[in-house]
Amino acid sequence: MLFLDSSDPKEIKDIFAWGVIAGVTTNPLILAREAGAADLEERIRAVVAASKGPVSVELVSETEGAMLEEAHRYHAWAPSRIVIKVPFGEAGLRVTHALTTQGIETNVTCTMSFNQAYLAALAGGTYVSIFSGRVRDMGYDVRPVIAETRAQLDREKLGAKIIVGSIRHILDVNEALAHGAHVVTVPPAILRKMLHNPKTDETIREFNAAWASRAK
Ligand SMILES: O=C[C@H](O)COP(=O)(O)O
Repeated sequence: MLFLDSSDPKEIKDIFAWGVIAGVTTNPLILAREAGAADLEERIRAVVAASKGPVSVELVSETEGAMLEEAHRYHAWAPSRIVIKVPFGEAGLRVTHALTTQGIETNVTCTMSFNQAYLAALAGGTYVSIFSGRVRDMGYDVRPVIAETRAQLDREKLGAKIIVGSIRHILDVNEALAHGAHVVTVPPAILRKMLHNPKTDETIREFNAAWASRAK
């Protein structure tokens, strides 16, 4: 399954019309780049209106109380759609556990290892985000991280779904899915690259040219 890693309502609306995307993920870096000084609530409401399915909005507070207050504020903007993206850590696990008990969906984010992803799933995370590109930036292979996490979720029948993010190349998508990701969240530019294959373009041109020049 694919989500779109974007906070650009126009891009989101355009790509959702392809019928291939099941949700949206944002993070503070994406929002700072794409929305800048725009009002966060207005922007997230526009993202919700432009899409279908879960929309992840990430917490920027760093203490448990402030994180919970921030989470409730975001959740109220669209209770049936907004998933609270919780940065991994001790406070993050407490917040995830508390929100889960309150029936609020979470996406525990910034996990780079099996151990972290497993703890996030045990805490009750609805989703656990593993960062493909950033794990590779450290010189590690992300494929066993995804595969071992998926195997453990299945063995213990934990409800968490793995989202693989930090996608930098088309091949990251193939590998994440092949190693057990439930969802890959793809930036619009990479998704557009997935459309193209020169042999496809050549074949369509050949077919259309044959049809146009057929004997009449
Ligand atoms: O929030 C999740 C993003 O997919 C992270 O992507 P990035 O490593 O390219 O910033």
